[in-house]
Amino acid sequence: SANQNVRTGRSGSATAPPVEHDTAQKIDVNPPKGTRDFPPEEMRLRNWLFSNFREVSQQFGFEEVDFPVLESEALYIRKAGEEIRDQLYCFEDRGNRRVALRPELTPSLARLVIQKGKSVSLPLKWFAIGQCWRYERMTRGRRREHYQWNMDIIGVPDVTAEAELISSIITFFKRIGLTTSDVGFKVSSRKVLQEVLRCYSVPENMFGRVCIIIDKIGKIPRDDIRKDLQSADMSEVAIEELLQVLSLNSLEKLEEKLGASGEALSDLKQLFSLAEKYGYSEWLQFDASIVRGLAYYTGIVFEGFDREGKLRAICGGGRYDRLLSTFGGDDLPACGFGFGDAVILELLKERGLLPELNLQVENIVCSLDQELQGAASEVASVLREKGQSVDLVLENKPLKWVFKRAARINARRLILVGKVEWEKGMVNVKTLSTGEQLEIKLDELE
Ligand SMILES: Nc1ccc(Br)nc1
Repeated sequence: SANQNVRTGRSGSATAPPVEHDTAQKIDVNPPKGTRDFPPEEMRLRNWLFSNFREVSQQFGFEEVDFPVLESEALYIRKAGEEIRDQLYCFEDRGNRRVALRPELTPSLARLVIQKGKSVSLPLKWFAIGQCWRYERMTRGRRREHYQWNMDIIGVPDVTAEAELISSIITFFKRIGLTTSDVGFKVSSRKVLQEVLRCYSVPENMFGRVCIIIDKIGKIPRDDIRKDLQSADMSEVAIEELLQVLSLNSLEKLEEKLGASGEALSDLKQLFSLAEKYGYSEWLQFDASIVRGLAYYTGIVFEGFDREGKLRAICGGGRYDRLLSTFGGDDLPACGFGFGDAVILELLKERGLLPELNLQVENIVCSLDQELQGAASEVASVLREKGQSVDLVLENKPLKWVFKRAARINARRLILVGKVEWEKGMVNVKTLSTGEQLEIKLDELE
C-alpha cells in the first residue's frame, strides 16, 4: 500500500529484504518442438490470413463453429492405416481416459452434428479455423501443429455442394492475389476406385485401406504400392487395371474405361458443368490419381496445388457420406475441405504476395513533465472514448525517445501535454506526416 515501503521486486527500496523467489533455474525459452510462437509480426500475418478465411466463409453464408482441441481418441481410431492415425498426439488423462489433440476438425464437426441431431435444420454450412496436432518423430523436423480452415456442408447429396466449396476456395485465392496461373485443383471421385474394385470383386471393407495405399503413389516406391495392394486382397490383374485407371486424366478416357453408366462419371460431369457456370472451369482438371489420404471420403475428392509443383498440396477435401454413421449417428450426406496455414504462406512468399502489415496507432500521448502524467492519462481516455487508438507514454521519457517510438508504431499524431497549454485546457497536437503543429482545446480534440 502507499504508506508502506514494501519492495515490489524490481524497483523496491533498499531497506526491505528481497522477496524470496523459487531458486532460479534456466528454462528453455523456445516453444516445444514442432510448435510456434506468434510474436506481433507473425500474429499480424496470421490475423490477416484468418480474416480472409473468415470473410470468404461469411460471404458464402457459412456460420463459424469450434470444438475442443482435446477430443476422445476414439474419434480418430479408423482401421485403414492412415498417416493421421500413426501420428496421433494421444495420451491417457488423469481420469484414465484415452484422449488426443485433434489431428483434424471433421470428426469433431461430425460429433457435434450428431449431438445436435434433429435440433438443427439442414443444410448446415459451418466453418472453423482451428489448431490441429500430430506427433511426428522429430527426425523429419516437421511441425507438430498447424491451423486449418475448414468449410463443411451437411445435408446436401448433390455435387452442387462440392462445386460451392471449390468456389469458396477460389474466391479466397483471388482475394489474396493468386490466379489460375499460380494454383489449380485436381479433381476426381473415389467412386472411380469403387467401380474398379467392384469389377474385380475386391471386398467393400478393403475400400478405405486401398484408398490410403493409393494416396501414397508418388510418395513411396511403386513396388511397395503393389505389395500393399496385394496385402489388401487384390490380384495382380486387378492391381494392373487399377494403376492404369488411376493414370487417366480426361473424362472421355474415363468413360471409355468405365462406361457411361457409372456414378463416378456422372458426378464428375455435373461438377465440371457447374464449374462452367461458376466461371472457374480453367481452375479444375480431372486427375484419377487423386484419392486424398483420409479413409472416410466416399465421392468427389479434390486438392489445390501450386502449378510450379514445388509445394505440397495447399488444401484438400471431398465428400464423406458415411462418417456420421461410423460414429453411430444417422447417415447424412456431407462434404468439406481442410486448408492449412503453412503451404499457403510459403506460396505467397514465393510469389512475393505477402502483405506489408505494420502496427498503426493513431495517437501517441505524452506529458512534458512528471506532474502532468495524470493529465496525459485524461487526454488518452478522451481520445479512446472517441474510438481512437492511443499509445500513452507511461514513464518520464526524453522527447527524442518519444519521437522514435512514434515512428516505430506508425503514429499519425503526437499529442504533447505541457504545463502552459494545459493551464489553458489546451494540448499540443503534431501531425507527424506533415510536421504541422496546433494547440487544440481538449474538448475539441477529434
Ligand atoms: N493433421 C495434421 C496435424 C498437424 C500438422 Br502440422 N499436419 C497435419
